[in-house]
Formats: sequence, structure tokens, C-alpha cells
Amino acid sequence: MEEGKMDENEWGYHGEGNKSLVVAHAQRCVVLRFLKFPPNRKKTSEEIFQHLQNIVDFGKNVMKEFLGENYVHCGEVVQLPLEFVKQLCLKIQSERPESRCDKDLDTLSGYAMCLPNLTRLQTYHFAEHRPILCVEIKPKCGFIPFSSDVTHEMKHKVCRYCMHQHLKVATGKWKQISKYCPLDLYSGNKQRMHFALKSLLQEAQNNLKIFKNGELIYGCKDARSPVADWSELAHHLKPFFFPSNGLASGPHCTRAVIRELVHVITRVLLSSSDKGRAGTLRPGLRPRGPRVCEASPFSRSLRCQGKNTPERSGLPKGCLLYKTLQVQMLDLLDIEGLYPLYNRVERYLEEFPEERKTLQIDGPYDEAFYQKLLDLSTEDDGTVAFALTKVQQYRVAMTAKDCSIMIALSPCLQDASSDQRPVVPSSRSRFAFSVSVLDLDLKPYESIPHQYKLDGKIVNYYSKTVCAKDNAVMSTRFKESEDCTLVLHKV
Ligand SMILES: O=P(O)(O)O[C@@H]1[C@@H](OP(=O)(O)O)[C@H](OP(=O)(O)O)[C@H](O)[C@H](OP(=O)(O)O)[C@H]1OP(=O)(O)O
Ligand SMILES: Nc1ncnc2c1ncn2[C@@H]1O[C@H](COP(=O)(O)OP(=O)(O)OP(=O)(O)O)[C@@H](O)[C@H]1O
Repeated sequence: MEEGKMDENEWGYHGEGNKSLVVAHAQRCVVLRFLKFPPNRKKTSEEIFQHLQNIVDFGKNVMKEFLGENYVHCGEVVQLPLEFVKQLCLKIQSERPESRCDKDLDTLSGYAMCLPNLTRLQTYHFAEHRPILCVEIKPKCGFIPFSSDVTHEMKHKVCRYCMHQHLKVATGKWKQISKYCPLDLYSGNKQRMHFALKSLLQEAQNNLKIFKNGELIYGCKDARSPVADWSELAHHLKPFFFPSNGLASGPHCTRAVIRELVHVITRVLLSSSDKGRAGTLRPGLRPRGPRVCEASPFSRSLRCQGKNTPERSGLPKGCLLYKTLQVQMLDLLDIEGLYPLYNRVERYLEEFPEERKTLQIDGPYDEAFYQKLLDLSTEDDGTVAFALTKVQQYRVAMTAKDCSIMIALSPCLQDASSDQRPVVPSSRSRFAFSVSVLDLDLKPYESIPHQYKLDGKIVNYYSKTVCAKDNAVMSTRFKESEDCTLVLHKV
């Protein structure tokens, strides 16, 4: 960043999550990502610089290794004029969703991350003049825990996302339960993936956003957001999927456009555009545990029709979903098995606080840190070293369970070359595409007790309310069928 030349009027609000806020440059293909903190919990400039540098190092030394060079963009830490940051913060404040304003943008350190704007195709410095469509998906955890440390039977049947939905609706975070189940998206089965993507389009929550030429055109800010409008979305997407065709508007057109979008995204998700190292975690993390989640409406309907569960994951090994799932599965013990190991590390640190640095709890996230993550043994020898390895693997797995995938699509002419970018066909057009992953900030060591409590809360709420309701319905049905049988006997 050229210090003297920073002008807040050249930047606009782009989006934010729980921990960071992103602004995009109007012309250049870059974004600035700032950290956010609750009021009165400010950190020193040095701490913020170190935190951001850790994010960059973790991306470079760990996530690039696991996920592949082409998918991960680490960016760099930049120092900005304080006056620019202050003015920028004032400028964007009115555009921030109310539900995110419990945290303030860090305006005191002057540090931020500079990254390519992934809602434009990967050209990094200058925006392309071709139209660009970008779909962001936060897929969440794609497997059901297989650890023998799991004590709640329900966790072996229903995935965490589907259980958590009920708690989120009960606490007012979202208005209604989504039909999306991550296991459907990660299944590699096209039919299930189509169902998962359609469900995301119906109830986007914070799991789906769509950008056109870098502008958000579809997505949900919070529970107060208006209901999704597919015909408006189809209106935006029609020129991309039916460029030279006078497809009339109306429900038929909307369905056709949405179908094209879902099919193209599925194809891209199943593609292996990465040329880097494939699967550093092999062998060891083969898909385990149930293939389907009992709460997924897709698998429920299969069961009702008396059909078998679909085949195990057919995800191609080079695709980003497969690689993300591999990293998620570094959570080998589940939080229930991990928590006692975290306590072992804690006890050790209480006795030897100066060891925190040697154990690399807060970094550096270097090559040595990465190498230790490759030890997949689950035989506990009672040592702090074993406990620490599992704790660090868990943190990395949690990061992969919370990252987002960005798919950028740019129409290309039928015969034109796509500058060596991969191309995906749809029925009436072709797209050059890129796939990237974002939000790869390593989850903090301190969040483990919170994870443990939240896990219990999610499962207990689901078991008490949803299961109890299901059982009541089942027993009424059973009673009715008993009554019915009795009547039949009498006759
Ligand atoms: O715990 P989860 O599964 O609810 O995930 C949290 C996310 O909620 P979600 O369920 O995706 O709506 C949550 O997302 P939102 O703030 O709800 O958009 C954050 O991503 C949070 O991560 P962090 O604390 O900011 O590092 C996420 O926390 P981590 O569990 O990843 O630490
Ligand atoms: N490099 C990028 N290019 C384009 N958009 C981006 C980029 N990085 C982030 N964004 C946008 O900003 C939003 C918030 O960023 P991010 O997910 O990193 O925030 P966060 O606070 O770390 O998230 P979380 O709530 O998961 O902790 C993203 O959902 C995405 O839409």
C-alpha cells in the first residue's frame, strides 16, 4: 500500500463475519481485511501485527500444504495511515448489519491484511471488464464423528450442523430450519449435491452469498433479512446462463436458471483444478462414520421410499471439498475425547507457564508446527506431547470446519481460449472459473472450553426438544396403528 495515496473514497464496505471486516477497492481487485474486537477489549498494535502475521504464516505453512497452492491466498500484512482507517471506519459504519455491530473495527493499530478480491476472477491487481459471478459457500462440517469417545448416541446419527440449526432457531439467530445438510454437499453424489445447493439457495443464512461483479446480490445478513427472492436472483443470473436466448421470464425461467446455477456449481465443486501436492494426509483419513445424516430431508425421503443409503463419498481426491474434509477429519477424537487432553496441556502450562512459547500455542505457525500435525496416531501414551498434538490438530480441523469456498465464474466465448483457466460448460454457455478458500484463521487454543460447552448444549437441546417431539409423533402413530390393528381383529 502506498502510504500517502490512501483515499477512503476509493474503498467500499464488502462484508464481515464475527472476527473481521472486509472493504473492497472500487477499481483494483484487492480487499483489506481488518480485525474486529468487542469494545474495551482492544489489543496493542504489536499484538495485532503478530496476530495478522500469524494468519498469513498459517495460510502459507499449513493450509497451502493441506489444501494446495492454487486454492489458498495468504495475502500480506499492510500498515495503513491511521487517518485513512479512521475515515474509512466512519464511512462504512452505516452499511454494517446491526447484528455485527457488537464488535468494533480496529482503527488504532493501522494494520490490516491485503488480499486479492476473490469475488473477481484471480487477476489480483486490476478488475476484469468481463462480467463475473461469484458464489461463496460456508459448507461447515462434512462428517459425523467416528470417535469412540463420543458419549451422546445422537452424535453418531445426526450431524452437528443439522442439530445446531434447532438451537439457532430457538435463540432467534435464524428464522427457520434449513434443509441443507453438509453431508449431502460432501457426498460427491450429484443428486445429493444438487439438493444441498438448492437448500442453501432457499435458506442462505450465513452459508451462501452470491456476488455479481463484486457486488452482493444474494445472501442473508441476519434473521431480520427479507425472504429470499428467486425470481430476482434469476433476473440477475439469466444473462450469464442464457446469454443469447429469449427465455421468457416467469416461474419456468426462474427454475431453469436456478437449475443451471446448481449444476454448474456442482461441476466446479467436483473439479480438481489444483496442480499442487494432492492429499498430504494420506493414508489415514479415509471417510469413516455414517454416510448420511438422519436429519437430512434428502436421506429421510430416501428412507421413506424404502431405498438404501447412497454409496460412500465419491468426491474426487483433488477437489477442494475432498481436501477440506480431510483437514476437518484431523478432529479424530471429537471434542469429547479432546477436552481431557486440553486439560492435560492446561495443567502442564499452569506448572510451567514459560513453556507456552516452546509448545507453539500462539505460533509461530511454521514448518515444524505443520510437521507435527501429520502424526495421526490416537494411542494415548499419557504424555503432554501427545495431548498437544491432538489439541493443535483439533484447532486446525475446526478452522477447516468454518472456512468458506469462493467460486468465481466468468462467461467465455464458445471457441475462445480461457487464458488457461479451467472451463465449465452449462447448457447454453461456458465459464472460466476459479475456486479459492477463505477465512483460514487458526482457531484459538482458548476457544476449546467454549467448544466443549457448546457441543453439549447443541446435543442436549436437540435430544430434548426435537427427538422428544419425534418420539411423541412416532408413539402416536404406533398407538394409532395398534388401535387400527385391534379394530381389524374385531372385524
Ligand atoms: O461454532 P459454530 O459452528 O457455530 O461456528 C461459528 C460460526 O457460526 P455458524 O454456526 O457458522 O453460524 C460463526 O459465524 P457467524 O458469526 O455466526 O457468522 C463464526 O464463524 C465462529 O468463528 P469465530 O469465533 O469467529 O472464529 C464459528 O465458531 P467456531 O466454532 O468455528 O469457533
Ligand atoms: N479475499 C476476499 N475476497 C473477497 N471477499 C472476501 C475476502 N475475504 C473475505 N471476504 C468477504 O468478507 C466476508 C467476511 O470475511 P471472513 O469470513 O474472513 O470474516 P470472519 O469474521 O473471519 O468470519 P467468521 O465469522 O467465520 O469468523 C466473507 O464472508 C466474504 O464475503
